[in-house]
Amino acid sequence: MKVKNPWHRPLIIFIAAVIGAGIIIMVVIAVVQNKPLYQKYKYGIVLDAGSSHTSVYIYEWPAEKENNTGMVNQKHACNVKGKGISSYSGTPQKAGESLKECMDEAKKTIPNYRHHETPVYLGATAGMRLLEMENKIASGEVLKSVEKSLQAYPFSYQGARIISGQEEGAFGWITVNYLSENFRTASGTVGALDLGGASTQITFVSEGILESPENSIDFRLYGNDYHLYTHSFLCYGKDQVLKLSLEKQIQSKLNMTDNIILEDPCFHPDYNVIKSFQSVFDSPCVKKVDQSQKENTFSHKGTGNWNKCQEAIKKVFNTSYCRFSRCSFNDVFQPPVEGQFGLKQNHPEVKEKYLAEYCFSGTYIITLLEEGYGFTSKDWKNTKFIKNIRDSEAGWTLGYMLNLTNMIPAEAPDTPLMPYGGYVSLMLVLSLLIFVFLILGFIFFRRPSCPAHKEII
Ligand SMILES: Nc1ccn([C@@H]2O[C@H](COP(=O)(O)OP(=O)(O)OP(=O)(O)O)[C@@H](O)[C@H]2O)c(=O)n1
Ligand SMILES: [Ca+2]
Repeated sequence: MKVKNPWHRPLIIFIAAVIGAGIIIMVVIAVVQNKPLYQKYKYGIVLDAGSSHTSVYIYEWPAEKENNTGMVNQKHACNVKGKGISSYSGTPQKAGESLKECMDEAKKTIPNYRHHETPVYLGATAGMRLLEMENKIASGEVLKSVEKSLQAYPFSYQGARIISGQEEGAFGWITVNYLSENFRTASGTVGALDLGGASTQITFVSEGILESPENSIDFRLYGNDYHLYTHSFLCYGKDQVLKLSLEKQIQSKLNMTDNIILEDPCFHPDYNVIKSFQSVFDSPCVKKVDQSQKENTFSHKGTGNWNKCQEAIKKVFNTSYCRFSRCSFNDVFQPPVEGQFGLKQNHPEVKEKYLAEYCFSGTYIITLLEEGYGFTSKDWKNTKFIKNIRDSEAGWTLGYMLNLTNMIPAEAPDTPLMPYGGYVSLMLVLSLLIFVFLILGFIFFRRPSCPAHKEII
């Protein structure tokens, strides 16, 4: 006779109910956990007041992940119309006014409720360094003017200052390596090269002994120590080197009585422009010309000859003297270049002025790398010309902000074994399994003897 086990039905229903409830709970948790969250962002603004122009960068990062590497992105960039702020030395109030359009754009781009907590920094580079050398009062006036303009906005103003060449190099290096997420991985770092209008920077990790303390900078980032070599060559940006090179050519022709005609191999053969002496001699980078010559002009004619152009450009690097065991040029210590490099380069829409100077720029870049910094054909393979990394510009501004907001901790934060969602799901599955096994065990060991058995006894 077949006897039904009274335990079976309700128990099976109970176990099925528990498993069913478990599955439902898991699905609900998974859905809630993975629902797209309304991400809250924080913002920061950095103005790069370069020698040739000013750019306003807006950065954003998830509010709750401030100290995670690679979290800050460039949200928006605005190029200020006109020249760099140092060009307003004669009319300083215009320096502040020039920022208005881009700062109004920043106000629109950043949500209102974040305005008051959004820091704004302005860092001025080589153009202002040169103006400060030439006329400290004028550079002070220009800085006051941009300060006044920035303070009129609802953001949290954090200062406008001239940053040092060492800072410019180091923060450029931090930007490139932060965006490439090199600080937390074992992949190593890349060196950073930046060619501006008035200065150029080279920065890389060096294993060797750095013979000049002013070129050495140490960082501890995410638990790793970095020993950097950095140098910024004031006057070796593209615009100033062009002045240097023209000055050298003009000086050799100054004793001529006729109009000076400069035949320049670095410009294309159709190029023929009358230029003022003032446009060349208006900079502390070039030797002063006699006051009586200031009003003079010269014809700048292109002849387009790469070899001759390189010969002329080589003359701006002084390699005849070195106090150290080795130098790049102009008596500046530099260890041999090491590792991979990223060179920040502009390549947006081309203005006519830029186009005319491209032969010169291209030849200068190659000559600077090979003759100046000592790159060889082997190093070329390891050099990339970059403008953006993951939609963020590879300049010094991001590194500057990360440093001032303490967003790169010295020590790597301890990370949990697995993400929170994974941990909760795993615990749930394991709890369910234990529960089911407990029930099964209970059934197995506490099973009452079956009634059919009793009858036989
Ligand atoms: N499309 C472009 C944009 C810029 N330039 C030139 O490239 C040089 C460097 O520009 P940039 O990096 O913007 O220089 P700044 O930041 O203004 O100068 P610095 O960093 O020295 O202060 C300048 O001579 C500029 O005239 C160019 O040839 N083509
Ligand atoms: Ca620059």
